[in-house]
Amino acid sequence: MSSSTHSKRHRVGYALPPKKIQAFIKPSLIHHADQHNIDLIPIDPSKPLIEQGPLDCVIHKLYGLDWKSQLRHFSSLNPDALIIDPSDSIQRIHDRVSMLQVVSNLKVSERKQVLDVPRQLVFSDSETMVKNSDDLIQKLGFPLIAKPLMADGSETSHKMYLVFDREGIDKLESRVIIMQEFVNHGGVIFKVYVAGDFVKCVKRKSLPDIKEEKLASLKGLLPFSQISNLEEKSDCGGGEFDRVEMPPVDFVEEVAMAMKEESGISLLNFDLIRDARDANRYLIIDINYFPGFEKIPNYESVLTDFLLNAMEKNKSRDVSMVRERDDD
Ligand SMILES: O=P(O)(O)O[C@@H]1[C@@H](OP(=O)(O)O)[C@H](OP(=O)(O)O)[C@H](O)[C@H](OP(=O)(O)O)[C@H]1OP(=O)(O)O
Ligand SMILES: Nc1ncnc2c1ncn2[C@@H]1O[C@H](COP(=O)(O)OP(=O)(O)O)[C@@H](O)[C@H]1O
Ligand SMILES: [Mg+2]
Ligand SMILES: [Mg+2]
Repeated sequence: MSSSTHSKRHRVGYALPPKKIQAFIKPSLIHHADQHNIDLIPIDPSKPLIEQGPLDCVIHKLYGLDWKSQLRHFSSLNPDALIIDPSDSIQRIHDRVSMLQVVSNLKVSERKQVLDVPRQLVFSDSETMVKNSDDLIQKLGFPLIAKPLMADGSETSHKMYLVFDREGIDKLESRVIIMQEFVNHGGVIFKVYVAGDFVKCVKRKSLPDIKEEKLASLKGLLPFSQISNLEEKSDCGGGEFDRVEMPPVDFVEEVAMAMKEESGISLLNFDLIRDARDANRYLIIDINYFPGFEKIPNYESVLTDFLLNAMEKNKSRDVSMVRERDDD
């Protein structure tokens, strides 16, 4: 990185919900960023963004048409400012159908590990789902996971159900319209955090496997929410969780870079599971925009380096665009 990048102060505005500011904009982050010539500046979303500059970069996790048009207006007046990340790209991973299409489009080299997505069906409403339940059961079987379409951070976007039988389908509330096959994966998910070129994979508790013998005794529905954020249980003292092998680093890194490329998003994490029946088969079940990076050790320097690199790249892109125009 050129020394000029470090000598100039960078103004990075952040537009985040209060809860996220509390968790993410910690004094330690403000301090570390400051030491590396970054001023982190709060953006007030109730005031026009164009009046809150000048800004070299905006990081954001706010949604809605008003915020989108604020960003568009700001960008048109400040074409050199970097917006992390583009609203249209975020929108694509907010819908659990287009989210998995991103995964299906990933280009990963031929290798021992195979990347897949769970089979899923989407219905316009619960009435249509019930009407088509024979087809649904025939295609996906039980157990099923019922998810809401939107993964946009709204209150209900994490509220899901395990569905064990036809009665369960009949009882579902109408907001959950995605039906996904439940893939046994040993009760562990791998969360892969990506911030630009930084990749970190961690283990988290997940839903336990549901063996066929057990399924017969399970009836109806079981609601659940944000399983991987629950306190780690003692796992019967056996340390089984700790012994679960991590996926190969080169595989994870390749998938992460492909994900960044395909989604057009530089701040994300995704949930990876390993098929309990095939140790080389991995499935991505979820992609999250700008997740809780503060859970990563040393996140202050990870995010500061990310911002410096992103602004440096953005600056050289501007220079090469000027050169292209000059050449015309
Ligand atoms: O708050 P946290 O640390 O639990 O982070 C949430 C993420 O947890 P993770 O980092 O993956 O463990 C969480 O990931 P999951 O969907 O739980 O896999 C979401 O990204 C959540 O954002 P939103 O509610 O969907 O807008 C994230 O919430 P926000 O931090 O954006 O409020
Ligand atoms: N197809 C699946 N098979 C098995 N478990 C799943 C599947 N989809 C989700 N899960 C479990 O449910 C949890 C929540 O689902 P996820 O799609 O990640 O939603 P959220 O956006 O609320 O994190 C996952 O962390 C995992 O434990
Ligand atoms: Mg998840
Ligand atoms: Mg999610």
